[in-house]
Amino acid sequence: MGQTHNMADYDEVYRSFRYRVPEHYNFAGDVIDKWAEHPNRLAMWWVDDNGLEVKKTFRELSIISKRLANALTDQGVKPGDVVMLILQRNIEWWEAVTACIRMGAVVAPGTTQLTAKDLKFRAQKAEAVCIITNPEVAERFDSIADECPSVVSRIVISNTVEGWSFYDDIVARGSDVFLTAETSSRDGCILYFTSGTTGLPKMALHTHASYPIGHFTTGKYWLDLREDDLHWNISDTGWAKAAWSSYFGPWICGSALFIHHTNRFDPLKTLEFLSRYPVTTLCGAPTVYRMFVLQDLSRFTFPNLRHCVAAGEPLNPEIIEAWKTATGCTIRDGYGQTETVLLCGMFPCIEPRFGSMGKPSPGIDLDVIDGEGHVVPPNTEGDIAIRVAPHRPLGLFREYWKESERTASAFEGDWYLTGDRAYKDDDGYFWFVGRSDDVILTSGYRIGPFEVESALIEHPAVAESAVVSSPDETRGAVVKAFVILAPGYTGNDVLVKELQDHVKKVTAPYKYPRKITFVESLPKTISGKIRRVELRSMEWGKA
Ligand SMILES: Nc1ncnc2c1ncn2[C@@H]1O[C@H](COP(=O)(O)OP(=O)(O)OP(=O)(O)O)[C@@H](O)[C@H]1O
Repeated sequence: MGQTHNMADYDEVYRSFRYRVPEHYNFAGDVIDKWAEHPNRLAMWWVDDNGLEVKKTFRELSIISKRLANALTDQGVKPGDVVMLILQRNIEWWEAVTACIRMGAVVAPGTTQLTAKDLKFRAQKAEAVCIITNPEVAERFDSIADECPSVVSRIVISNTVEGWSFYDDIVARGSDVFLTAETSSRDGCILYFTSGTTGLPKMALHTHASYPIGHFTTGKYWLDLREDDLHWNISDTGWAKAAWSSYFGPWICGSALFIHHTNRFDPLKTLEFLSRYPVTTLCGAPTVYRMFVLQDLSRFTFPNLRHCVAAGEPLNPEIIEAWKTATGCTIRDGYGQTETVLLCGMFPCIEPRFGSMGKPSPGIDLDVIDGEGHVVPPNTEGDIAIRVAPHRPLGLFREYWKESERTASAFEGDWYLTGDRAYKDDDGYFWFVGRSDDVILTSGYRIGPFEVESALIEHPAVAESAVVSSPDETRGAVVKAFVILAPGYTGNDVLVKELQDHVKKVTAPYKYPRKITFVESLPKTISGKIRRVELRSMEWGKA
């Protein structure tokens, strides 16, 4: 109540917003070092499962990143070289990203869950020159190192490993005097592999401007951050969401990060930390909130929490409702891709509509179009696209690196195509329907899986579900739901019928799942997204 937001009037900001992009920009020099002018400004508050707590200021981060930039240079890393950064939420991750940016190397983060085969795929594809990782991944990497001759520098944190440089040693030896590279706003800065929800991961390359400046809107308007905030983003450092919400977004605004370093996500422990530490803003995947609301939330209070957001997957209205009842906070959805900054969001000043992704981000001309590139009328489903002519928006990636054909195929006429389907309502709110490939065609109808999944999860027996098409002799295809049951429920024919009736009641009856299978788990990407493609292939006998 009485909260003033960074964006007071959506229409006014959207209309007047313009980015100013300088010829040269370097986030380490232009942002981190500016905050570092204040000796005690907090950059991160880090805790681990063993009770260890570390607080780091921007000044400390600035100094260490200079030492590491010198050390990397000594190791033979040059501006433009790719540095694979495969860590958990270790403090070194933030230090290394800053060091790479400072020296003009291209940092390529990845999750520690990558297998030896994944590591080889990435090192080869990116022609990485250096890898910074932990001892477990170092061992995995050693098993394929011979096949990755481009990697000349190997650096390990936490413990020494034979044949690897030890991070602490090289940082201690590095000088803290380093001239920050004068990087062009068009140069490559950060390289992310996409989640691989639909196929093999793609390498999306961002410049020193597209993410580092483009995430201004993500941090200031959607995360609504200020200098006195303590922001917690519960996401693995290997995915673009970390750059959005654990690096550029918050640090543009001068907020401090809260970081919980842990081997596995435990909803109860996370809720306990959220209650114990003065976290003001929270960002998590919808899956995280889905797990939260299955806990007994009445056990906790969150005295400092003022703003919650989710992104990465569709956010079911049911979850927003349950979280709001428990905490008073409305989860504000945000939509975007590895390839982009926030494209649209339920910005805090907008009246929320549960189940909608909100309105386009300032600086992004986002719309819903038909197959010919024409904007479709409100309440008509189409492709979500970004207008790129006459102006290409800043927050869009430069390219799929080394894949010019693939890059070209993402653009059509004046548009960049996201590959997602949605409709806009009469007031310009976007409503997600599904990924283009996930939309189900049955008896002449088009059905988005998200709406059916959201209807299912409103039933108390359903913890999570995934909806895909399944072959049917008469109809060609029908809707099929894979359902994980909430504790205490047993799957049987009676429940199947009950769930079908429930969906018929809460959504248009033709959308109800004619087939339902109860499962213990759903196939997911390592980042936790449901891989409907796998279920669909299984159904259609292509697995
Ligand atoms: N708020 C949201 N609501 C619905 N879907 C979302 C939302 N945010 C992101 N998404 C989905 O996630 C996609 C972006 O995810 P990401 O860039 O991690 O790669 P991916 O598409 O999952 O993987 P790949 O491109 O490798 O198949 C979007 O295109 C959209 O389908």
